Amino acid sequence: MTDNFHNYDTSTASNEKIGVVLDGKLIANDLKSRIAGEVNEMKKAIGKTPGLGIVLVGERRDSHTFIRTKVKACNEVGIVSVVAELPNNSKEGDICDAVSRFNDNPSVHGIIVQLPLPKHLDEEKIMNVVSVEKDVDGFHPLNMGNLAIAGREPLFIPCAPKACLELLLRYGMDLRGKKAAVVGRSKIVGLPTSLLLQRHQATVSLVHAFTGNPEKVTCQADIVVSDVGTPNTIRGHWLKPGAVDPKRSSGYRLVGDVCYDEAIKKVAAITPVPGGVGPVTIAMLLSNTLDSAKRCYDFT
Ligand SMILES: Nc1nc(=O)c2c([nH]1)NC[C@@H]1CN(c3ccc(C(=O)N[C@@H](CCC(=O)O)C(=O)O)cc3)C=[N+]21
Repeated sequence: MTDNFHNYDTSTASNEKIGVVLDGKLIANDLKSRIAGEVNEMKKAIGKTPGLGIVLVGERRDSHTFIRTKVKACNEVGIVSVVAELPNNSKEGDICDAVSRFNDNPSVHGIIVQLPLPKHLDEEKIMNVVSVEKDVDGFHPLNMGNLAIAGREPLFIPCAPKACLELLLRYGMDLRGKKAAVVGRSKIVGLPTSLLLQRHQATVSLVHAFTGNPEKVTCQADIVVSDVGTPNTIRGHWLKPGAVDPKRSSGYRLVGDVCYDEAIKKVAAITPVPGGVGPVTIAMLLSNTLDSAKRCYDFT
């Protein structure tokens, strides 16, 4: 594989360097047109349409916005989406019942439970109810466990980590032996990203709230993935000159974790917020849903 970053010239004065901006929007559009084509072929060949079931609990504005974006993306590629909306004060049993109905519904091939859930609910218990075969978020402990273990294949890999990997690979990054620092260990991004990168032969450090001097780890890394959720945490001096930084948004604000203005002068490549990892993450959800439907009907 070619490595576009090899041409990066570290001899120039650091404040004159401008990194490549990894265009997530472009890659997402490319993925979506491929998915739309495959969805169409499936319809023509076997008369089946991939379906996504979404469980949305409560009134959080950000969750409602994300779900609207996901539903819209489904429509764009011809995937059917069904949203089960439950009130904030729902009992654990109510959520589990909604998930079970999707489990039992043969026209639903993928299920996501939008996170975070209201505090009184046990997230892990609910994740456990999602059928492993329909777990397009990849958060089920079996899928997560298989991601961690070499030689095992998870049925689904979480969407944001897949998006980070896709961005790195599309831009010609060879991960073998590269040093990667993942900042944050959430179930949605940090933890599975660290697992996925080590599967691709990177040397991974997982930095978190109890890590002393995290910048000492990140400034040695060739790749930094940030999942901290606090804007501008990753400052310029946290980064090694010429590193790649597929950072992701804070999730709830449209501001990157990485201090963009400082970082772009230093890194070989960076993802913007918005328009970086976010749109590719959504495309990966569609891709996982299509894969699930293909597996369900043994359609290749
Ligand atoms: N079960 C579950 N699965 C998730 O995948 C999940 C979740 N819960 N809870 C919340 C986080 C957050 N997340 C994002 C996905 C896309 C963008 C995204 O596309 N952002 C756009 C901007 C969006 C806008 O303009 O509103 C961008 O970065 O360009 C952001 C955030 C998925 N999450």
